[in-house]
Amino acid sequence: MKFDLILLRYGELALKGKNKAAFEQKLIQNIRQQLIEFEAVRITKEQGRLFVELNGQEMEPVLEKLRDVFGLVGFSPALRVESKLESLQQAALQIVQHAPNKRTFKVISKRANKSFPIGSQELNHQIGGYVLKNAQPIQVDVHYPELFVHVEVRSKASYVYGNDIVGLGGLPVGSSGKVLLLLSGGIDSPVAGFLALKRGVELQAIHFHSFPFTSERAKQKVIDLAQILTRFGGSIRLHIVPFTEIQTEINKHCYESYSITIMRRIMLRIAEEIAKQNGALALVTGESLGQVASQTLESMNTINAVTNMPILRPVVGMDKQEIMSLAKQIGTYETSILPYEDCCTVFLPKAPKTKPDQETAERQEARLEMERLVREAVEGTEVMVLSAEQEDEFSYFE
Ligand SMILES: Nc1ncnc2c1ncn2[C@@H]1O[C@H](COP(=O)(O)OP(=O)(O)OP(=O)(O)O)[C@@H](O)[C@H]1O
Repeated sequence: MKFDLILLRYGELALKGKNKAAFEQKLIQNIRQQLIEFEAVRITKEQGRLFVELNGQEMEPVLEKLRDVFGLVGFSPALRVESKLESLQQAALQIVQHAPNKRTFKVISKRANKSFPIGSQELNHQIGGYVLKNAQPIQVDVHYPELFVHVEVRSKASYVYGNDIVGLGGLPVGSSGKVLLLLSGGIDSPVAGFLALKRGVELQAIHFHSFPFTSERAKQKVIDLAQILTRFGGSIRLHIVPFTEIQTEINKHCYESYSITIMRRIMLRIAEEIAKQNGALALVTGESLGQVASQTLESMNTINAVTNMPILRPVVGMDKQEIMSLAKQIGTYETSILPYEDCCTVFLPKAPKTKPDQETAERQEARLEMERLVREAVEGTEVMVLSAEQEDEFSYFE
């Protein structure tokens, strides 16, 4: 059996008016982008329903791509048939035969076209009866069926489909504005980026790199992580900030116990500047509460004090196990655990202050040429644009 189309389902319930139109438009645009390699495939809209028309294209690779689209709650391979009882019966039988491991089923008919002569209850019986007679041993279970056979009778044509494949949910990327993700080479920040994308933001990323204290491989690891995230986000601008001088200066002039606090404060100043230059309205980090010294509430207060920009921390409510398991699902884990050091680990103080206060941080920072250091780091930032359909060698520097 060859399916004709894939019926798409999105969380339209919470959306109204103008929002709904913009949401749909963005979703269609993102799906088109995701399916760009399949030349025959078309996306169509009919009576408020979105479909992927396969036009002869093999379905499995298309389904694989749809699994990575935010905004899709679910999708179902479907058959489009004439609105005639025999055609509906045959299509339902095909759906059942295509799901060989299912032991029970239930037909759910909907009659959007009220001029169709058979009511939905009667249609359920007639189609269910036909399937029972013609399919391999399978039974009806109206309460907990393993397979739902949906039949939608519409005026132009009817649609018959089985169980939903669960999608990523969330909002279409690009429907909620732009943010800048502070991307380290660790496990948490790529997951934070994924969760930010889930809320519909367009993602840019920034990484602080301290060559030669941190290696080129550490930088490549971050590029690879950003590249993995493009699977869900289309294209990602990655800003790589030269951070060596700043770290050296902090080491030379500031209390060792405050070095992480001050380093983070400077990262935020630079990130805010780059965010503003790029039209991003919030920063995103992989911070969570209480994991490490820099993530106590006191520490967050002292670090945050340098910016008014909202900082989103999508993994704050998750514990490490949950973050790791999501990292595995989205494919960043294996890259994150590669052993190349991050600038934070290289300069890790023996006893970082767990409750740093703002006054001390400011006094320490007064020993640095803050304005120059920030300006030069911003000016020296390297930008890469990574996109989903390109492999690494095609990404380019600006
Ligand atoms: N070199 C860096 N470049 C960009 N952002 C960074 C860098 N180092 C840390 N960050 C940001 O600061 C956050 C907290 O870093 P930290 O090392 O304390 O925590 P973490 O829980 O180990 O996070 P991760 O696993 O993402 O590294 C990171 O999640 C990331 O958002």
